[in-house]
Amino acid sequence: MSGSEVFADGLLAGRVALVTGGGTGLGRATAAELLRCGASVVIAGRRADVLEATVATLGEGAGYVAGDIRTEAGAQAIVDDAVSRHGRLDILVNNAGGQYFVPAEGIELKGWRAVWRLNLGGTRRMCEASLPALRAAGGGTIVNVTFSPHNGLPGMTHSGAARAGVEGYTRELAAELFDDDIAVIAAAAGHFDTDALDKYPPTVRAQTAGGVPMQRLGRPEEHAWMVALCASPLRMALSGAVLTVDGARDNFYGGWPPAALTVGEGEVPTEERRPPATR
Ligand SMILES: CCCCCCCCC/C=C/C(=O)SCCNC(=O)CCNC(=O)[C@H](O)C(C)(C)COP(=O)(O)OP(=O)(O)OC[C@H]1O[C@@H](n2cnc3c(N)ncnc32)[C@H](O)[C@@H]1OP(=O)(O)O
Ligand SMILES: NC(=O)C1=CN([C@@H]2O[C@H](COP(=O)(O)OP(=O)(O)OC[C@H]3O[C@@H](n4cnc5c(N)ncnc54)[C@H](OP(=O)(O)O)[C@@H]3O)[C@@H](O)[C@H]2O)C=CC1
Repeated sequence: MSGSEVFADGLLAGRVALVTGGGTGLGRATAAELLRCGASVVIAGRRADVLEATVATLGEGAGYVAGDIRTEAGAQAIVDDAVSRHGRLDILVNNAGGQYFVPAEGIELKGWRAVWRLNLGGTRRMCEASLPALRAAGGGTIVNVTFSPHNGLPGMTHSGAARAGVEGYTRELAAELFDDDIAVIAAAAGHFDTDALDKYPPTVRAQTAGGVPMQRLGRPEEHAWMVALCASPLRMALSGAVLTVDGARDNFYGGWPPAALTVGEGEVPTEERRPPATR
């Protein structure tokens, strides 16, 4: 595998990373970037065939373990596999997650719980299962992937609430782990171009790029660079932070100029200056 476009060769040499949901989309891109930075990487997910196919494309240094992060035993088995394979664990990327699209009042209690169990519960279980190994390695990094719920995501109330929970969990855990030299950072993704978006209703999918001020979807490698940065020597200074990579989506909803602010042929008016005497 060739080197990183962003980071120095060998940035993560000798480190071992575990990426949940590493068989697809953002997790796959993250695994590839961590490998480029010199780490050994174990990817995890429920479908062995998907993981196996991804490992074949990732090449040397990559391995997989099939398992389910929603149970304590599942999370523990995933961590144990990574540690027994490489003898240590330095980086945990809690990337597995997701939800389904339905307006708030249509969310059944069972579905609400399923989304929480995966996103907040799975993240917590993986953190708890990994902490002994991270401590044994003398410190490390946990990156909790969320989506940015700061301005709400229509149709995803269950997940917005669960991801806000992940942010709170991240901040508190970070404070408790400073003395162990373990950084805990939330990576809040905006809208990224992965196959997972295909499952959303076509009308929802069609406007996702238009809802980003940057006016395009994020590229998986852009997200992966942020995760690699979180594992870099900057990690402790970032611990407890929520890093948002979203093409400015958190700032307002739409491209420039905002349609409601334009006059004439699309110009954005400017405010009258005060007369010099009152300035
Ligand atoms: C601005 C906007 C731009 C939006 C467009 C841009 C979005 C970008 C932001 C975010 C993007 C991403 O996260 S993309 C990543 C997406 N990836 C994923 O979602 C993959 C992981 N997701 C999942 O595994 C599932 O969605 C999830 C429900 C969370 C977990 O599955 P489980 O197997 O635990 O649960 P299931 O058994 O399937 O379902 C449990 C219950 O959940 C409910 N349920 C499940 N699917 C349902 C559905 N489609 N419709 C209704 N209800 C459903 C039912 O009550 C189910 O019970 P029964 O009725 O008894 O069956
Ligand atoms: N794409 C986007 O725009 C955004 C994505 N995100 C988040 O980023 C992460 C990756 O998203 P993306 O790559 O797009 O989507 P994917 O649906 O491709 O990724 C989800 C991954 O999680 C794995 N997974 C799901 N449930 C479990 C489980 N119970 N145990 C173990 N693994 C599981 C899936 O594999 P398997 O089914 O085999 O278990 C899959 O590889 C998710 O948390 C997503 O919500 C956040 C913001 C935006």
